[in-house]
Amino acid sequence: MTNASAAERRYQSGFGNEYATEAVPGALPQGRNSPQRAPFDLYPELISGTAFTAPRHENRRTWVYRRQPSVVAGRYKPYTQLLWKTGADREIALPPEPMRWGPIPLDNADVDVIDGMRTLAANGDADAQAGLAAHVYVASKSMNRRAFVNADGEMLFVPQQGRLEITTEMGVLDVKPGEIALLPRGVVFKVDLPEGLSRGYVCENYGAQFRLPELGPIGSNGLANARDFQAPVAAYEDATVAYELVKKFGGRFWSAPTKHSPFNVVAWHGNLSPVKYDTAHFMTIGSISFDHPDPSIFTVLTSPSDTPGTANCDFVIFPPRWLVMEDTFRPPWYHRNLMSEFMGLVYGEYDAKPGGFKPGGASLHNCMVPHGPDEEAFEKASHSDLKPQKLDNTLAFMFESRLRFIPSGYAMQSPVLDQNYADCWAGLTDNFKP
Ligand SMILES: O=C(O)Cc1cc(O)ccc1O
Ligand SMILES: [Fe+2]
Repeated sequence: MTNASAAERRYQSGFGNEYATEAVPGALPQGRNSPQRAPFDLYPELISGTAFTAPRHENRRTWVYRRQPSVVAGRYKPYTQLLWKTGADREIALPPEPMRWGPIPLDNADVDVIDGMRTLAANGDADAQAGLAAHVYVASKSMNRRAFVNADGEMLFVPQQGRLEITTEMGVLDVKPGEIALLPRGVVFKVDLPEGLSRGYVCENYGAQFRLPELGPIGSNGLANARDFQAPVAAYEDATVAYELVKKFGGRFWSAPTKHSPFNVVAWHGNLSPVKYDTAHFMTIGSISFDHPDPSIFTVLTSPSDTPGTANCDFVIFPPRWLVMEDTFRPPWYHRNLMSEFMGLVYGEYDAKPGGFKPGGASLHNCMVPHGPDEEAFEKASHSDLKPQKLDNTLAFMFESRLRFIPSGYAMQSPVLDQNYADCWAGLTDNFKP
């Protein structure tokens, strides 16, 4: 049931709606969630992504109707994944400086996405349900008969190279670079790689679930529109296929054998679902007069903290767009912020660092660490003719957090850590001419 090609794949439209889907007509109970005997003798199972008593507008749960309940599995044994870290590592002495990494090398990729995940930076604490980790995966193998479930957070995939075929309990998502996929905490999935060697970024969010940002004076349309998110339709496999189920739970990894496929959901309804989104559908807003606006106008999804307006994580993109501002230094200004910024580049060039920031690389500008355009960007933007200019063929993004990101040991020791990053600003001389 899951072997449709990417072009044939069907989806349901919307973000956080009450989706309803059945792979076999009549499999969804009507008028109640848990009848004495469900249609076709399926097992009803509830997956709640928020506390039962979360406010209605935040409450997320889904009913799945499956061939066997999830509790039917083998015993878990410890599993080794040494490069996937959880929460802030207090042992790392983090210099209060800008940091940058070249493209994460595509070697040691003879693994699947789970074994190929490596943490670049993390903050907060999964048990405190606060913070996030920024990972990069480098992999060339499909997971095939391995499935994964993360109890520590939801996972936002930002593929940079190679398509992903993500099979989940709720159905299948095909995701290509330029698109993103958001997989809820606790929902079982596997990632197959139809194009082989692949690389991408992942935000593992331990905090409140990502949602669409408020639009304020922008109004009722714009930025990421809810209808452009796509949830899967129900799809189930042959029940007799054995799987290895790998689980991340409190920062540790575990593995259990299962005699049946975890992808055995014949029908489901509810508002907790994996979704994908094509960033080409982002309705980008910018200044049509003067000045460089705050990048919050590029927020696709936000995970709020308990301080209003001060996110646990904002997922922000820098998509292709027009620059038309008059008498304005058009790239980002020089700045230092309360919020900490982890950036990645899916393709093209980023206007503040035209040569220096490479697709598949990363940068980190933590709380109150000064940064801004490099010398090349400053020179160009200070002297260029300010005709309307299209920034095309570019997609950078930012995981922005109220909590400081601590790079992992892997990232601190990586040969692609740029030891000379600060040199890109060294030529910004004193030009004061009173
Ligand atoms: O530092 C960066 O490149 C990200 C960023 C972009 C922008 O347009 C304004 C502020 C900001 O932090
Ligand atoms: Fe910044």
